This record gives sequence, C-alpha cells and structure tokens, in this order.
Amino acid sequence: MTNVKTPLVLQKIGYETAEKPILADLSLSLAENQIYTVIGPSGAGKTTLLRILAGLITPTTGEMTLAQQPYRPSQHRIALVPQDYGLLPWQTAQQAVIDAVKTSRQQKKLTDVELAEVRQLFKDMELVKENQRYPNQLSGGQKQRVAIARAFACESELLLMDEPFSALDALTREKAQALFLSNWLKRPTRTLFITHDVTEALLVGHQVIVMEKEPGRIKEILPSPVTDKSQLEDDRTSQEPFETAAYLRGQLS
Ligand SMILES: Nc1ncnc2c1ncn2[C@@H]1O[C@H](COP(=O)(O)OP(=O)(O)OP(=O)(O)O)[C@@H](O)[C@H]1O
Repeated sequence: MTNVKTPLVLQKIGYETAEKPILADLSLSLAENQIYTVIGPSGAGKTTLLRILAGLITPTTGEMTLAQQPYRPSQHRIALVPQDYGLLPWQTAQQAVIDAVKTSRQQKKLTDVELAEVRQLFKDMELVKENQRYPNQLSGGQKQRVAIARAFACESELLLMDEPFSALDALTREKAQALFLSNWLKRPTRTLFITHDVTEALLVGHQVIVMEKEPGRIKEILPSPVTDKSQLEDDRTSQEPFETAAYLRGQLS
C-alpha cells in the first residue's frame, strides 16, 4: 500500500476495559504528510489512541478507514517511537536502524544504496560518531535521536511518537524538536505526536488535538499558527504561538 493522498479516518471510536470506558465517540481525520500533536490531561487516553492506530489494541466500537477501505494496522508500515525509545541493549545504534529497515522491507540484507541512505540518516540526525555505540553508551538525547532515525529509516506510512522528548532537558529538547522537524521535512509522513508540552505541540504540529478525560475524547482540534516548520528558531521568539499556547493552557485547566 499506499501513497494515495487520503485521510486515515476514525469514526466514533470507543475503547473500554472491564473496569471502565477509556475512549468514547472519538472521530478524527488524519491527512497524509501532516503532523498532529496530541495534548490532554494524564489519563485522557492519548497513549490508548496511539496504541489503537499502531494495532496493539483493537477499538471496542467504531471504525477506521483508509481510502474508503477498512484500516488494518498490520497491513501497513507503521513506525513507533515509544517514551523509553525502545532500543535493545545488545544492538548498536547502526544495527538498530539497519535491522528496522530489513524488517520493514522484509529483506535479509540491505543494498549499497540502502546502506548509503542509512549513513545519510546518521549524518542528518547528527549521530555519525555514535553509530557503533550501544544504548548504555549513549546519552538520553542520543538514544532518542537513534529511535527517531530508526523510525525515519522505515519510511513508514504512519509515524507514532509517544512523548519522545519528555525525558530531555530543555535545551536538548529544543534541539531535538528542530532536528526532528528538519528531518521530517525531508521525509514527511502522516504523524501523530503525543506531548505534555503545549508550546511543543504548537511548534511541532500542524494541527493540535486537545483531549479531555473520563472518558477520553477529543475536546478540540486547533490548527497551529506555526505553519512553516522550517523556521522553528524564529517561531520560538514570535508572539503568535505564545498567545495560542495561553489559550490551550486554558483549555487544559
Ligand atoms: N489495559 C488497560 N486496562 C485498564 N485500564 C487501562 C488500560 N490501558 C489504559 N488504561 C487506563 O486508561 C486511561 C487512559 O490511559 P492512557 O495511558 O491512554 O492515558 P494518557 O492520556 O496517555 O495518559 P498519560 O498522559 O499519563 O500518559 C487511564 O485511566 C489508564 O489507567
């Protein structure tokens, strides 16, 4: 599948456990090559939504479609960057990325062209010196960049990121946002990006999905005033995102 310019549509999605409803009546349309950031209070079901899109759990009610066909996650190339980066202790940074490409393309070996692409990705993600290191030899910021490099390398149709920058200090986080966006612009894909940081949601996302809880549902979807994602450093100091951030904080309180 697919390069079709078509939205991934969720209609009236609900998810409940034996204990309680977790998501209710959630409808959403995710366009191709757009970044959707998701914010909301703890327990609003943000990770549950991501897990549904990844195919890790199945919604109790509602339907999901892509190109008017039922959306079955197992039939699509989906990249997931979890909160803890999901790196394996026995794999170097380079092995992690190469193995992910092999798995996603169902190949035993990469071609010279594909290996050159991986090397370029390491350059783009500023990881050249770290490529032979194991996770315990990498800083948090470096591990997180390896996890993102691995996700980009898979050329996924859907990129799912669960608070990827939450463990980073403020300056490393700003650098990671810029690096992520510059790489995303080179390799754009439909992206859902969970964050607790309202400013990050506006800077990184084209659209901000605001969720509320008990049960988890969408409260509002707001276009980000930051439309040019290549100008992040200018946007950090401009007034407009700050005004929208103040509004969003009000929505969350
Ligand atoms: N398998 C499960 N069984 C029971 N309850 C669950 C299960 N998965 C999630 N929950 C509950 O569903 C609710 C939503 O959880 P979820 O992790 O999706 O929220 P979240 O918005 O991502 O929260 P946070 O911001 O704290 O990460 C929580 O109350 C959680 O305890």
